[in-house]
Amino acid sequence: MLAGEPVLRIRDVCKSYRHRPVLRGVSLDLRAGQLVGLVGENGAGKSTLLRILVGDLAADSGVVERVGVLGSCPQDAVLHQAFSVDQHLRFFQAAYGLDSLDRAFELLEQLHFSNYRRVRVEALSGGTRQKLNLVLALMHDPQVLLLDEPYQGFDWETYLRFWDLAAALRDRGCAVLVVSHLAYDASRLDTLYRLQAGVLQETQQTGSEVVSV
Ligand SMILES: Nc1ncnc2c1ncn2[C@@H]1O[C@H](COP(=O)(O)OP(=O)(O)OP(=O)(O)O)[C@@H](O)[C@H]1O
Repeated sequence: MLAGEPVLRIRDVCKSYRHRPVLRGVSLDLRAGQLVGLVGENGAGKSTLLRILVGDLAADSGVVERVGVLGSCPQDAVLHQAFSVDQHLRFFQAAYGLDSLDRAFELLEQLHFSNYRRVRVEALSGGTRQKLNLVLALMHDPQVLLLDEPYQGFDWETYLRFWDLAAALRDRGCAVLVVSHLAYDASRLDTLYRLQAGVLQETQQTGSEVVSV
């Protein structure tokens, strides 16, 4: 995938729940090698938009075009309590059809939780579960990555490692969309959008500000 090539194109996406409009014409281009943030208040429609982008929910109207392999990290971890970290990796290896788990192990190292490989999910802390959730979304080297509140539960060091990882993914040519209702360290992003009243607006960035919603 060439840097700058559009990998996700969203045009005029609308969605209502029981006649109550949540998305009123959302348009966005996401390009290879771009790290984009999307903020919005609780209930603004961020998860609704992500579910439409992943293909989990149908839009009422509009167009979503995607090129390349998708990776998605949903807000609620899709983990089984009784399975260990290693068992999750092997399950997803089979689901993704991967020859090896080399990339997954590299990601475990980057997020500093290789020593939890044999631990069952039920014994992991919330932040460590979120790390596993993230590795499962990344281990097949997606070209488009959609992350819903990816750093919830992370301590400060892990939060910083997350952004290092996001920057490294961008440098590999991945298009990364990070969605949150929390403040962003906007200077880490190429572009920051705000979802408000059902439409996306680009937020002006001024250096290293932290943007809150
Ligand atoms: N299945 C559903 N049926 C009816 N209303 C829904 C449904 N799912 C979401 N909503 C409503 O749509 C609006 C947008 O919800 P959504 O979860 O997309 O917001 P969000 O921006 O992700 O919020 P949060 O930051 O709290 O996660 C909310 O008012 C929510 O109550």
